[in-house]
Amino acid sequence: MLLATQRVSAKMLHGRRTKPNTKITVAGAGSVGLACSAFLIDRQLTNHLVLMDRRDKWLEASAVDLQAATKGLSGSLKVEICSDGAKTKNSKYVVIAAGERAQPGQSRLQLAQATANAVKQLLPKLLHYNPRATYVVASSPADLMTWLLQELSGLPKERCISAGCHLDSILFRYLIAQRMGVAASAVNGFIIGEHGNCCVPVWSGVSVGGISLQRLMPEVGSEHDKEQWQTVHRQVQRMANQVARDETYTNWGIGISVSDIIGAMQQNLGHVLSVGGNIQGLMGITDSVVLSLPSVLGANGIKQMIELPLSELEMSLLEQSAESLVKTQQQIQL
Ligand SMILES: NC(=O)c1ccc[n+]([C@@H]2O[C@H](COP(=O)([O-])OP(=O)(O)OC[C@H]3O[C@@H](n4cnc5c(N)ncnc54)[C@H](O)[C@@H]3O)[C@@H](O)[C@H]2O)c1
Repeated sequence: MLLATQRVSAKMLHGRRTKPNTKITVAGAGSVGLACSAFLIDRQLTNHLVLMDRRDKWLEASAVDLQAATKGLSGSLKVEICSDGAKTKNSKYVVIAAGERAQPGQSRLQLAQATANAVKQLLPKLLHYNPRATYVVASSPADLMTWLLQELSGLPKERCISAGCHLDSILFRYLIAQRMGVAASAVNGFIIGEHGNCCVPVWSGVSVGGISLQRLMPEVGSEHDKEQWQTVHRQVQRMANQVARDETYTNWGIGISVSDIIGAMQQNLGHVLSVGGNIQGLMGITDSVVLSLPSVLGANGIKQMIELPLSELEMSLLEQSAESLVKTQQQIQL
């Protein structure tokens, strides 16, 4: 009897009934790659994790550390490492987290080019061993890197996913909830567009406890808004920009975000998250560009990106998001 109770408790603790038989590769085992790995393991989303990086000694130590940290979890976990991609073969999901940290005085474009070079080096090996995987990109700028992945690989767009604005949307809902004095779960709403400066808060779609915020406060988020709700948007932008600041880094938020996305795909229940996919042909955008929209996630990636009925201002901000990304795409050397 006691044993049965213990088993139930263990299942409840980890929020799952069965252990997935899912091989996941994390390419780029720096602070972001390891944070993603830690959450994937802790949430029991994988039983076979492969870390891929160019730093051999670092990889070995990280794998030993992760394996040791999981000894208390039920079930078995296999952690492997490689630099040539061979051990990644037939992964269900591949997380791309390789990149360069911002150097003092480096422009956003220079940083984007440095990350693009890292992604370009990794891709042939990853694609050779994982042509059927679904790729989730964390490397910054994630939307641009996802576009690059799709351009260079020819993979179907539904299997090239940017971590995009999921984390921004979580923070958006949390900040609104704080101001309203309710739980974050009572708030529905999304940040869309580019993860970064050009992210777009969809005030017209925010609801709290089922009531449209704009119905309660018609000027919410606009420049005439006396309550200054735009500060919520600025706080979300500031968080996204932490990544690019000299000599600092963030990793836990993106780690949670990537594991949410993979967890949603694995559950295959139709979860809707604001992730980035190629939105050419949607929302009146004609360019090939990766931006976030609320998206229905299935086991193999994005099943549908939801076209939102935006206000005029929100639509023009989304167009600015697309223009800014297309401009950077044209400057990146493929
Ligand atoms: N999307 C987000 O919200 C978000 C948040 C934080 C960081 N990031 C981005 O994630 C990326 C990683 O950041 P980090 O803090 O983990 O950096 P880091 O320097 O700690 O780790 C980067 C890792 O990538 C590896 N790498 C680089 N080029 C490689 C190559 N060609 N082949 C194999 N491995 C290679 C490095 O060896 C290193 O281990 C950066 O682009 C960063 O800007 C994104």
